[in-house]
Amino acid sequence: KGTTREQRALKYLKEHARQGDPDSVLETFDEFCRTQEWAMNAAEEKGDILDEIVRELQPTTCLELGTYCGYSAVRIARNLSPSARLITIEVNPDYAAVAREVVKLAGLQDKIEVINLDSADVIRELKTKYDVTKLDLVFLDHWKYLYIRDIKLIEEEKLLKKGSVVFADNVIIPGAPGYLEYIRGSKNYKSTFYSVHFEYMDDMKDGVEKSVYIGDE
Ligand SMILES: Nc1ncnc2c1ncn2CCCCCNC(=O)c1cc(-c2ccc(F)cc2)cc(O)c1O
Ligand SMILES: [Mg+2]
Repeated sequence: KGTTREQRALKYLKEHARQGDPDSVLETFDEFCRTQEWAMNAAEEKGDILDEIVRELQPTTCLELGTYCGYSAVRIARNLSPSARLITIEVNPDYAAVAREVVKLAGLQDKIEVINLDSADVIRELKTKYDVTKLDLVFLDHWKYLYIRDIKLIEEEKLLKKGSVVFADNVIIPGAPGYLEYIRGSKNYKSTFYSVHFEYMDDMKDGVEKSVYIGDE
């Protein structure tokens, strides 16, 4: 019975990272991806931009779509203020299970809630079931063809306010053409494209898109 890549990554983190130290968990995960096995973490240049956004915005309520192993959830939460929190949604039960362990290893279980459901089902219940009024930061990193469905749902639910930031990974590889066309064509957002290296690959380029909501509340 073989293990999955995600289980091997978790094992490596448990053996090499310092319990309760988010920075150590991220550094160790990066080391694993550079030396053992590649994994689809929003790391390196992508992570640096994410850090910058969180430090500048100081968001209170964050939503991440596509947790995977929890790398970006830890990256976001380590820079959050004491009362701030991150809700991260992962439809894949195996990924969600690993992510919960990674979040615990980082000591961030009080700031991060990992939900193992489909993003659309959770977005519709954020106000009623998850006690959310507005989202200050949204990070899109799940299936690329779903970015446009979910940003439209988030707008429909009136979850954004002036200044809310929507940050999207992989707009070049694998690509999210429909999303880019939508968000760049919308008068409710001011978007900026950043050309970055693909995670852990020095000879591949990807792109991330930062969009600030300027529309009506
Ligand atoms: N409706 C929902 N709600 C929540 N989670 C949900 C969902 N629906 C699905 N998921 C679960 C996420 C599935 C993974 C999404 N990420 C990706 O697919 C992804 C892939 C690459 C990649 C690129 C080139 C390659 F050659 C190989 C891999 C890089 C990345 O940075 C990525 O983020
Ligand atoms: Mg990604």
